[in-house]
Amino acid sequence: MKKPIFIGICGGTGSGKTTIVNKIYSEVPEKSIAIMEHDSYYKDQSSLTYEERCKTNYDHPFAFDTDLFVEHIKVLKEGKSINKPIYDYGIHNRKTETVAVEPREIIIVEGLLVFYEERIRDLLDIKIYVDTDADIRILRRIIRDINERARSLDSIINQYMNTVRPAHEQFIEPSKKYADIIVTEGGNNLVAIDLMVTKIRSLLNIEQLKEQQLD
Ligand SMILES: Nc1ncnc2c1ncn2[C@@H]1O[C@H](COP(=O)(O)OP(=O)(O)O)[C@@H](O)[C@H]1O
Ligand SMILES: O=c1ccn([C@@H]2O[C@H](COP(=O)(O)O)[C@@H](O)[C@H]2O)c(=O)[nH]1
Repeated sequence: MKKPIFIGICGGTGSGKTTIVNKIYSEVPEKSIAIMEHDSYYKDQSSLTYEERCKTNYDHPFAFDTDLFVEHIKVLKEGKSINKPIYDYGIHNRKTETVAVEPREIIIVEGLLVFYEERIRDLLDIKIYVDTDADIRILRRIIRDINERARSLDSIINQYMNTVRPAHEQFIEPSKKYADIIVTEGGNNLVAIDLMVTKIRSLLNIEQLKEQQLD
């Protein structure tokens, strides 16, 4: 297999990154694509109590084990598998289990800080920033975090004002300048998703043609 093509998808919380990645994933052959979420690499916090873990700033670069994330991306680039951690937002901690990720022709690298972190950014071939207004993002986050991440409205508002919003302004928004493409609105931007899927399919065909020529 040729070296994979790495596509970075970055954007603020609630911008629609995960939704876009899921839609792309459902439109291309399963065996051609792997997903690497930076969120899966939040640091292991097993030494802290739940109350202590609630106080962590999850929007700061320090919260992530970026060394391991970069190491795993490089392993995939070399055509080998990795064991990706599984993160549980409900308990603010990694699970003990991991999930095997096989090397694929296309690897999507998704997260809040994947353009801010130079070490990650430098590994990306295509960089897409999902740009959604802050009012829309917080509304989406409220609904999602109450329904899917076991949060109360009070905790979402406190976290947003204390850490999420400042980190967005300090780290995420300025990293937009590194994007090759800016996609508005997130998961319902069907034109943008279609363009991304078309590009990925064309990259896959090109890779297959190259391999056939080598055979
Ligand atoms: N364009 C959209 N319109 C309405 N809701 C959306 C849209 N894109 C995403 N969502 C919803 O907003 C929430 C946050 O989206 P998600 O993809 O998890 O964002 P992110 O991964 O960037 O935090 C999810 O519940 C998702 O279903
Ligand atoms: O234990 C955790 C880990 C993360 N968060 C919050 O999640 C978002 C990142 O996820 P998105 O899907 O990009 O929204 C980040 O803003 C953290 O604040 C958390 O609350 N608890």
